[in-house]
Amino acid sequence: MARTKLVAGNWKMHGDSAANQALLDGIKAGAAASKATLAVCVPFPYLAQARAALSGTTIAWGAQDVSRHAQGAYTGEVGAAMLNDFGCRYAIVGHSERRSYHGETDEVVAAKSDAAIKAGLIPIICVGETLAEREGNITGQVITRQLDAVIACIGAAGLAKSVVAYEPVWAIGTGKTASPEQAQEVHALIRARVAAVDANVAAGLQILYGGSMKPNNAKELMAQPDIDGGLIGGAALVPADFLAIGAAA
Ligand SMILES: O=C[C@H](O)COP(=O)(O)O
Repeated sequence: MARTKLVAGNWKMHGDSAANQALLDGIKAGAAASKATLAVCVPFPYLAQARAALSGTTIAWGAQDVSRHAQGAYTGEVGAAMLNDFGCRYAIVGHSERRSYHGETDEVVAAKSDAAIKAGLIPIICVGETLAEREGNITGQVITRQLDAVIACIGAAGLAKSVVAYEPVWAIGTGKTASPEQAQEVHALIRARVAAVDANVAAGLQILYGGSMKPNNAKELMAQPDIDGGLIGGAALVPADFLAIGAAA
């Protein structure tokens, strides 16, 4: 099954109204040259700004997190239906910064994925190992554990409506990128694990790489057979860099 490429920017906790507008305008101006679908995942307060800027374009927008709860007395949480209300197509779930700074377990990540799908959003489900885990030769075990929790919750039917992102924690914001071979090895493992549940879903699943993807390494990474795009942090804040990654897909 032919898979299309997706290049999604994760702005993390950066920006303000003026800077965002310049960024959105810059991305819009060059989006036609992108070979990948482009998306930006912005901080919650700027979803309306993203919607206003990107409606009617080919660029999608989304959030960086979502509550596992549908609605109710959950102060500070933002529900999937609310994201839908703002036109989001995507919600990142289980980013390693959420897992490590906010104690999100594999089960919470799975429940958030489920909540997103139930509201019609596409979760970008992040998995990845720490440096200690890689050096301890348990990368495969960690990725499998993270993925299996999601599979147990949403099943193949849910994965058919999801995107997975492999983000080695040691490569995030460090300038150290997984080599194309290292990344491909884990992407192939993810696809094989999903294939054990449903081969068709696995064949169609978009698996993004994230972790210091930049214009100078994007092409080689995305040329790997199981790498279907990127989840971009730092380079997503510079229109020329983000667009160059989209053009390299
Ligand atoms: O979600 C994006 C990743 O954490 C990658 O961030 P980075 O490109 O700054 O390394």
